[in-house]
Amino acid sequence: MNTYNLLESIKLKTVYGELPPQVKDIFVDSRKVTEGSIFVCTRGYTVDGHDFAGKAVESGASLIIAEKQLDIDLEKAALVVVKDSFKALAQISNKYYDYPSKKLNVFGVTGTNGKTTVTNLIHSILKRDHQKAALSGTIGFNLDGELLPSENTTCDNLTNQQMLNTAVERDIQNFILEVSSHGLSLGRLWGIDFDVVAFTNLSHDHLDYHETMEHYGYAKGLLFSQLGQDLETPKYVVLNADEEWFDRYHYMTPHEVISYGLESNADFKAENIQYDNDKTTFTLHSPEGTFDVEMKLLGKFNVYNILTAMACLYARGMEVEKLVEIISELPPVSGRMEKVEMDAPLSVYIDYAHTPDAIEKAIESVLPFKQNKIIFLVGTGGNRDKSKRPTMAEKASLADYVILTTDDPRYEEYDSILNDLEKGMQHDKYALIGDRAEAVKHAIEVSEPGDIIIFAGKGHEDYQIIENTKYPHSDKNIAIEQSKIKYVTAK
Ligand SMILES: CC(=O)N[C@H]1[C@@H](OP(=O)(O)OP(=O)(O)OC[C@H]2O[C@@H](n3ccc(=O)[nH]c3=O)[C@H](O)[C@@H]2O)O[C@H](CO)[C@@H](O)[C@@H]1O[C@H](C)C(=O)N[C@@H](C)C(=O)N[C@H](CCC(=O)O)C(=O)O
Ligand SMILES: Nc1ncnc2c1ncn2[C@@H]1O[C@H](COP(=O)(O)OP(=O)(O)OP(=O)(O)O)[C@@H](O)[C@H]1O
Repeated sequence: MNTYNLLESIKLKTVYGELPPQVKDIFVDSRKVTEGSIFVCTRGYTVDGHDFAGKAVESGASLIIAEKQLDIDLEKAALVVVKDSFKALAQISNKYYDYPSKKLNVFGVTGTNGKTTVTNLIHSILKRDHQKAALSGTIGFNLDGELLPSENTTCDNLTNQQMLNTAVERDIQNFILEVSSHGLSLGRLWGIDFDVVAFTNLSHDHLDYHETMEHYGYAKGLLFSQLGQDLETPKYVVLNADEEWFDRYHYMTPHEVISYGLESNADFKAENIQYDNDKTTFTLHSPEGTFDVEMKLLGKFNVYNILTAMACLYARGMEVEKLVEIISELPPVSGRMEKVEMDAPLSVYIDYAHTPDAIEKAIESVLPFKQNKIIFLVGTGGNRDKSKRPTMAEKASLADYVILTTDDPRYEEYDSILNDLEKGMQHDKYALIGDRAEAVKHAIEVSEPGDIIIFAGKGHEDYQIIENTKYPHSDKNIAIEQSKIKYVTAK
């Protein structure tokens, strides 16, 4: 691409050396740089990309974009100094790929809990409606069937543009993004032209980063305000009418709001909800009439999630009747109150709850069909938001027996994590077991026929991060093996 065109929109810049007339690619990681490309230096949390400019030039970069003058070989590469390299990156990556989001139906879903579930639901419904769709989020990328891993829920700006561009090239018309508050506040979504954005809920999480709930709520609100002022193309905002932030988000955007809820008046409202151990049914009041809905997803929180997904797809023109028909066939989302099939007289679920609110919702979702004990295992990550730990255990105390453990301990000692959790316990029927595999085995060991066990916090993940290494780990496999020892061999 022509370098002058690419840099045209960045007004305040100082050029050192001679700009190459053309550039072939853009990188933010010096280890990936190829011949004739641009390397953009960005400041990280662990290292500073500016320190790798020299390496990028050695690997063939012909243009370096940075926030300060650097000691590089100007015979080999030009240097462009800008005020803010993250903004420059957003400008050039959008332009380089010719603004791919403008050519797609782009959905964005934010909120503390439910993002993965809602985005996966939208994706699965579109697929069952024979539409091509791509998905990006905690579980990675799904480019209409091709699965690629991702480090983040919302990945960096350049990767987002590359993925959106791949969707355009492959004629995948729909792109659904899980939007994290980190992603919003770090500008990872700058330039993405969303068509439908949705909010699930807001509760305690990530306060190590946002510090207060007020800051956290406003970071989420960026998704709605960044929908823009251009009313020529219709865009829609899907909001939870039962949430405190409803009014504030409503006024952050001039675009039409479609609401959903269980308690407040809403465009999509569920009533008469019946909970079962393998299905949920309810009456749906919608802008297109009243329908009986049956779904394989469990719990009240999944009623909220399904309403969110329905409202998003209704906004893009799908008929409610069709949505209801498709929803009755959908399997649960991987690792979100996913029932584990095992040869034991237990109801076992794998869940991803790792916030106080999600823990409460996960336990509440099995109360309607509880016969015997509820055993709840939960862990939390090391070196991350510590303030939520006691409240996590407080909510877990809703269960009859609680096992407090770790999920990704990283560099933190087991005892440090467990001590923080333990402070919130409301009764004395619990165990503290730092080693997660042992904790899972213990849950099966203490179980009795008729019990419900929820393994929370790891969901779909098949690893544990200890220090900075990922080790294979599966709650599901350990539970199945242990239940064979306890129940099958004992028969
Ligand atoms: C704190 C944080 O957000 N860190 C993100 C950040 O990593 P970092 O700041 O450590 O980056 P770095 O390693 O210091 O590198 C800085 C720059 O130098 C470059 N570099 C580095 C080394 C080298 O040899 N050459 C080189 O060019 C890097 O490519 C980068 O451009 O940039 C990386 C690449 O985009 C992210 O993967 C990484 O997310 C880490 C994994 C993370 O855990 N982030 C969490 C806090 C996060 O963002 N979570 C949210 C929400 C999750 C939720 O809702 O539960 C998410 O969206 O994932
Ligand atoms: N609408 C909801 N309200 C409250 N809790 C929910 C909701 N949806 C899901 N949960 C709970 O939160 C857990 C995580 O769900 P999900 O992965 O969909 O959320 P997420 O927002 O993507 O989380 P993360 O960003 O951490 O991946 C679920 O396993 C469930 O326990």
